[in-house]
Amino acid sequence: MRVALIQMPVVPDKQRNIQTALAKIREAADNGADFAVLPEMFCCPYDNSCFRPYGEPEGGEAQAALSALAAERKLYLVGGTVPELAGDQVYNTCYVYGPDGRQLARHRKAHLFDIDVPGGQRFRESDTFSRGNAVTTFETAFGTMGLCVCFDLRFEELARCMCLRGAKVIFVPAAFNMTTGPAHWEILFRQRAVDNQCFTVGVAPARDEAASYVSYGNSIAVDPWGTVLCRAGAEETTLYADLDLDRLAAVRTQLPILSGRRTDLYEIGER
Ligand SMILES: O=C(O)CCC(=O)C(=O)O
Repeated sequence: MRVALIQMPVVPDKQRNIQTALAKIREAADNGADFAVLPEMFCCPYDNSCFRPYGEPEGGEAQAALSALAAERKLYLVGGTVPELAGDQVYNTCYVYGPDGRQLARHRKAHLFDIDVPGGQRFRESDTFSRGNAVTTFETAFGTMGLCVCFDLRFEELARCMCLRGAKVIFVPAAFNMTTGPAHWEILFRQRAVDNQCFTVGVAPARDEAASYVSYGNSIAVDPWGTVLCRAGAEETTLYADLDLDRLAAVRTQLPILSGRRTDLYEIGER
């Protein structure tokens, strides 16, 4: 299963971003990708002042363009995220399309990114966004896949829920920053992969030092053993990861973690 990780630049012009994404997805299809993955907020600057004006309702122009291209090039498309306008609410939403262009999944970011690191990154997504309320998995010809958005990956229970539903790969459109990226990005992708003995794939925008929020970049794919299969730097690039899905069963047999859980001893939930 070949996955294209499209680490694209995001500029203030929404149309230009959509055209960039389409061109890079076409190139990925030409290079044999079964899945193409875009970054979080691929057509909108990551800034609270932009989310509503760049937003669109379900089926909006960015989504229509992605769905049509998935059908034209017959690949799975994990369409980064867009600000989704739904009544008065705005969500940070990822749509996934199948090779016939049909929408296979919609994940509204469930954990909002509200952080304040003194001397480092501050951001309050909850100033604009509402939270999604679902664990998201979807079915493909390659099996069940999992989906979450950026900060969601920090919550191990969410990844565990996806994998207990059978997710082989967790796709994560994301945009870490220059405070938490160097500290936690790779660890989190490796940690979730090792915990759940699954693949993890994270795709971020290319770094723009002039942006109000500076993306760490470093798009990454990790296998169920925790090995980094590929990792970008800050630059605009498309990486290709060839995922050998048989590795899941092999690693799970060699190291019986999921099957060895003592669910009789622990219970997840508030006391
Ligand atoms: O978890 C982090 O450190 C970064 C998260 C983030 O940038 C986001 O959720 O958009």
